[in-house]
Formats: sequence, structure tokens, C-alpha cells
Amino acid sequence: MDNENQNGVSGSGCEILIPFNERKPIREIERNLIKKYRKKIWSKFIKAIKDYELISPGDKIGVAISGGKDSLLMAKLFQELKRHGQIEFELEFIALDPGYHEDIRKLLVENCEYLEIPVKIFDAGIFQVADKIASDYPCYMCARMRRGALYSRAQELGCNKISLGHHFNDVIETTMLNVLYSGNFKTMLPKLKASNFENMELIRPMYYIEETDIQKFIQSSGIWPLNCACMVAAKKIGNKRFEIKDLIEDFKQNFKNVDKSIFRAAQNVNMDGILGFEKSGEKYSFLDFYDEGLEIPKRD
Ligand SMILES: Nc1ncnc2c1ncn2[C@@H]1O[C@H](COP(=O)(O)OP(=O)(O)OP(=O)(O)O)[C@@H](O)[C@H]1O
Repeated sequence: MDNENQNGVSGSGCEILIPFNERKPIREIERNLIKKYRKKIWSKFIKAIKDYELISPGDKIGVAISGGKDSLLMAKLFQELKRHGQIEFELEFIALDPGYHEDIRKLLVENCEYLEIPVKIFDAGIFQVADKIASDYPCYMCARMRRGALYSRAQELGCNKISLGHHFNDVIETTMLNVLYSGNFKTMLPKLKASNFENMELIRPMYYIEETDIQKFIQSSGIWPLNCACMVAAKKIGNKRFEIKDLIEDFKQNFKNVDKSIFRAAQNVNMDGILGFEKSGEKYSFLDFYDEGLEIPKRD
């Protein structure tokens, strides 16, 4: 077990994002975000917020920070929006320490300090528990526990929303994972209401932003983000998400804009061309609607 960490849970980490250059001054990083990366990052962030009505005046948003490239960028985007935008809202930056190696935690703290992200770090021994109770497939358990812990912390801090750093590629990979492995059509939504926490919503404002642009931004800023700091799952199970990522890359060689098509498929489900669907836990067949029977409400 050459990858054991102090806590005795394994993991070898994943690919490392190496900066292109020295760390740029913070003011330059912030300027680049709304100038150089306006089209690829900033405008897409704003568009998702508008299209999906992710922020309302008076919101207090808990920005979930793992210390990885996506959530560090998300934190900076929110700060810029607060600075330049017209909507009044408040921010809290929340990181859970699931049991990171001390060097990893140091990197998280250091990056947040440099980027002027006033993060609050909470200890939550998630890695140990996930490894113990779900050692074969710890990711699912870990994500569920993390979500619950995040909601509670956010609620304690008076937040009504929690924002996650999922991006365009996470969305299409989820869609493909469901089609290819679960035999259902279900994507990752840009917002949803928390089922066990009253008045709490989850939002994903990086919904339209492509991962390659996030990588470029982070690398050209000279930041070393946490690269998959998980000590439980990394390389332990064949990570299906990585396989799907590769598969979509392969598709792209032969099908133009295949990634955009996968994304759009979830916006254009044709209810007259499907065999069945599930709504609020109930299953329906097209036969239920074939003669007259159940009606899908018509839009005015
Ligand atoms: N330990 C954590 N503390 C707080 N938020 C977290 C933590 N881990 C994950 N998140 C939130 O959940 C999102 C998705 O988590 P996931 O593990 O899939 O990360 P990711 O896709 O590698 O993103 P990132 O680059 O931000 O780590 C993150 O972007 C972040 O907003």
C-alpha cells in the first residue's frame, strides 16, 4: 500500500494541473477574469445565473470551496459579481476538511489567502467514514455526506443557497454516465431544492463553463490547485467518470460539437418520442397517455 496516508486510507491522486508561469498578482488575476476570459468564463457565468434565475436579491450564498480549480474560480467569479453586479447578495465561503493530508490543507489555506477568499474551514471526518462504511464505492457515500455537511454548515451561517463548482463537462458526463451505465436519461440540474433542509437551494452557476477554459485560467494565473485530494477513492475503483471523459473526447474527433449536442439533448427531450418517464418518484409509460388518460398540463 504505497499510497497510504496518515489515516490509513488509500489513494494516489489524479492528474496534476501544472501552472504555465509564476503566480500572477491577484489584481491581474481578477482583471483577466472579466477581460481576457470574458467570453469563455465571465459571460457564461452571468448567462447561467440569468437563464436559470440562480440569484435573487437578499440571497446569502454559501460558496462551497474544495480548493480545486473549479471552486477557486467560482469564488473569484462571485466576488467579481458582487463588486460589479447589480444584485444585492451576501457570500460565505465554506470548505469542509474531510480528512485532508496536512500538506493539502495547507495548500488550500495558502491559495485562499493569496486569492483573497475569506474561507471558513470546518472539520468533517468524511474520508474515514466513507472508507469504512462503503469501501468499494466510497464516492457516492462521500458525496452524500459532504452534501449534508455542507447544507448544515451553510444553514448555521444563515445561507439560503449553496453553490457548487460543477461545470459544463460535469453536466454532459453525468448525462452520458446515466445513459450508458444506468439506462436512464437524467442530467445534472443548474439548481434544485434541498430535500432535507428547509429553505435551502443548491445552485451551479458554472453550468455553461467548459473545463478546458477553467484549466487555462488557473494555469495561466500560476495557481497550484488541489488536484483531486481524495484519499479514499482515487484509483481504487475504475473511475467511470474518467472513462466517460475519454469517451466524449474520442467522440469529438468524429462528431462536430458532440459535447454541445449531449448538453442540448437535455433541453429538448421530446415527450412524444419516449417510452416512459419518471416524475416525482412515479413511473409513467407512454401508454398512459396513448388514448386519452393522463394529461401533461398544457402551457398557456
Ligand atoms: N471538501 C469540500 N468542501 C466544500 N465544498 C466541496 C468540497 N468538495 C467538493 N465541494 C464542492 O462540490 C463541487 C464538486 O465537487 P467535486 O469533488 O466533484 O469537485 P471537482 O469537480 O473536482 O471541483 P473542484 O475543482 O472545485 O474540486 C466542488 O466544485 C465544490 O463546490
